Amino acid sequence: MREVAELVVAPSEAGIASVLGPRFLEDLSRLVLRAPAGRRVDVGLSGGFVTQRLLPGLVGPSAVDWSRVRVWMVDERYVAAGDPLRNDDEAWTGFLRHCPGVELVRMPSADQYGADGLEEAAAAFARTWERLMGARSFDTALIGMGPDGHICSLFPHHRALDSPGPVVRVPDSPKPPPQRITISMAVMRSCRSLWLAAPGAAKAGAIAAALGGAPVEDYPVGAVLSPTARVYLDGPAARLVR
Ligand SMILES: O=C(O)[C@H](O)[C@@H](O)[C@H](O)[C@H](O)COP(=O)(O)O
Repeated sequence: MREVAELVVAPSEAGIASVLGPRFLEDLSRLVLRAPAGRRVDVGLSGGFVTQRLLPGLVGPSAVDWSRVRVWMVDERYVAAGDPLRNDDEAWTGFLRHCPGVELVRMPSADQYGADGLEEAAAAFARTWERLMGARSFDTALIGMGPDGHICSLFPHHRALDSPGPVVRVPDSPKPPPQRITISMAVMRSCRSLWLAAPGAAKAGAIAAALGGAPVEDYPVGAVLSPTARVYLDGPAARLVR
């Protein structure tokens, strides 16, 4: 078994959002209060359920001083800026634009480096990461998980899983679109705290296997299931967890 800080089974997908959402914001406001003066708190966000259905429900007043928060996407689809497939636009439009003073660090886009420019784009983003983060990881991350157990764009049995650097290019993602840039597992393993939201029956097998200790190569999410992780499932997703 992998030990996590918290395993919550909400009655429904909406229940995950309404329980996890306020707890995440409360924790974030505490992190901001404790952060050294002059430093923003670094938050990693994924696409999918988190940006599409969880964050939009949190729009409104909160205790978080967003002017002291810097947000990164943990992975990005390598398409043009403004393409409806971009994770960053979804996060911005659905939530972040309502957070006064927040900073969003966007990953490069295909209109900047060209459709064949993924390698160069990832290298440029690695320099941005080096400048702003150095050897640090996220203070906190709020991410989803795919039905195959992938997190970020770190897919089962993909060579990107073992990348030692903080930023990895993925030219052949099994989930479309194929070209992506992702934060590495090395960084995700060292997040100071991590919130995982995984609703739906399609995720039951992967989360049960990963919690049960299955190899990270088979279910990448297992790499972040540690005592710093909080896991939120709904009934269908939790049905195989023992
Ligand atoms: O760019 C992406 O495709 C997403 O960032 C991806 O990594 C997502 O977070 C997971 O696939 C979970 O997605 P769901 O929460 O929608 O299942």
